[in-house]
Amino acid sequence: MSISAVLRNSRTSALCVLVVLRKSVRSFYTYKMAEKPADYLSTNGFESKTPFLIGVAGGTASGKSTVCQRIMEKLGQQHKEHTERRVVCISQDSFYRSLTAPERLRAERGQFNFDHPDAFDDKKLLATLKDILAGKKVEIPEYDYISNSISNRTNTLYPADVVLIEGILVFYFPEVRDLFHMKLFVDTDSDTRLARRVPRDIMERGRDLEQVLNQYMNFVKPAFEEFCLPTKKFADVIIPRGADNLVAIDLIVHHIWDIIYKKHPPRATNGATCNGHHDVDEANGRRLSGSSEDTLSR
Ligand SMILES: Nc1ncnc2c1ncn2[C@@H]1O[C@H](COP(=O)(O)OP(=O)(O)O)[C@@H](O)[C@H]1O
Ligand SMILES: O=c1ccn([C@@H]2O[C@H](COP(=O)(O)O)[C@@H](O)[C@H]2O)c(=O)[nH]1
Repeated sequence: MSISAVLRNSRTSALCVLVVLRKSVRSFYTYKMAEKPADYLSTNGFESKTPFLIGVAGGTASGKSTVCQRIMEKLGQQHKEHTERRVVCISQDSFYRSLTAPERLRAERGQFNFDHPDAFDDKKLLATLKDILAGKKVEIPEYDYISNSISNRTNTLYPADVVLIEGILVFYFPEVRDLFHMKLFVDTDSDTRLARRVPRDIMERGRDLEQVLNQYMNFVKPAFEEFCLPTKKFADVIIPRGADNLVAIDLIVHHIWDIIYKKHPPRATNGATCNGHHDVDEANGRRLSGSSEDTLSR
């Protein structure tokens, strides 16, 4: 049975995702950390100043951004000041490369392939992710889908415990892929994705129906099959139905929260027991208010 089929059953899925999560962290200990000197490691298996980097891939309009938003909401991060956030999210779209003049003309006519790996500046993406992993503050450009180019505006990404990066091809480039401590693939069927992409591109990205359908048939669909779908095999966790899959999202949230908890162990004062989770989990209430062992060993 495929992992997707298993995930459809919510009871089994709880166990299944937990097993995969545990395996993913275990393999992270073994493969990534084996190469590093012992004093580089913290007790929980990754260097304490290094953020836990999570890649979120999937086809266009599969719900990658929505899944990331749900994770941020459940961790109570959405309304925090940017400087205060422990979990942050960026998009691979911020790393589209600048187009040449002839390419710009083709893009205006809907004849440029934004779904091909060559459309991205993978070197810049790699360098930025390395800076993030080194605990540096970085500037992330905003992408403008109307002008098909990086805008002048940037958002400052402050060092955080967990960094999510979502995009159609985040698992495509091997050097980028190898940086992720955890890889999620949002698996939503293509009819649903097209049905979501059409209104989104018309309402938010300044397109008309004909442009959206032509681009989809000429570039988006073939490139998904050739470049994005084959990267599903690299995922540690596959999330069928995207943001509708509350069980998978909850399990991922628990895992992330566990990572934060281990990086910032609770400080018990006056002999009192402290579960240490309140500041991270304003939004998720009781479910995340137990200790990490309580939530993950169940
Ligand atoms: N589970 C869902 N149910 C209904 N609409 C959704 C769902 N997930 C995403 N959408 C909508 O579909 C569109 C694409 O979702 P988004 O998360 O931006 O996808 P992606 O980041 O993969 O391109 C958005 O308009 C979003 O609001
Ligand atoms: O100028 C552009 C840049 C990108 N696109 C399309 O965007 C999607 C990727 O974004 P998702 O949020 O994952 O859908 C990709 O399929 C490109 O076709 C664009 O149309 N124009």
